[in-house]
Amino acid sequence: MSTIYVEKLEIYTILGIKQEERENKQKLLIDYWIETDISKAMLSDDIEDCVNYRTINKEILSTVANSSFNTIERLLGVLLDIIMQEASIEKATVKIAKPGALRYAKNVSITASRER
Ligand SMILES: Nc1nc2c(c(=O)[nH]1)N=C([C@H](O)[C@H](O)COP(=O)(O)OP(=O)(O)OP(=O)(O)O)CN2
Repeated sequence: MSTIYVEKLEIYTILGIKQEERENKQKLLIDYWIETDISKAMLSDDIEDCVNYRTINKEILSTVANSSFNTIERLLGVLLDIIMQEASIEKATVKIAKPGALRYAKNVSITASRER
């Protein structure tokens, strides 16, 4: 098994329970890890044999940008659903960070995984 890692995807959206967070978009930093068997792609050099991270990334970008959930947990569930739609993915992990959302903290994040 190999890992595709997309690091610190920066997206502005509505996410949170506070009045201010319902009214103003805030920056999220999203990391995700995709575990998949790349042995065929390592021989074929054919994108059709790969998990195309470009396709998944575009769906994540548009879903997050157009969402307005209350909790990080709900958004994690939606993003794991998107990634696990691809049958060749064995496991996915997503981390969502809200820098500056928690008073006196530099960052707050939650990480969740789903396995087939
Ligand atoms: N498990 C979760 N807990 C909280 C979430 C969440 O998504 N999952 N979200 C929030 C708020 O939306 C926000 O991120 C933090 O708000 P708050 O706790 O009010 O943070 P402050 O530091 O600004 O608190 P003050 O009391 O206003 O100082 C909360 N929890």
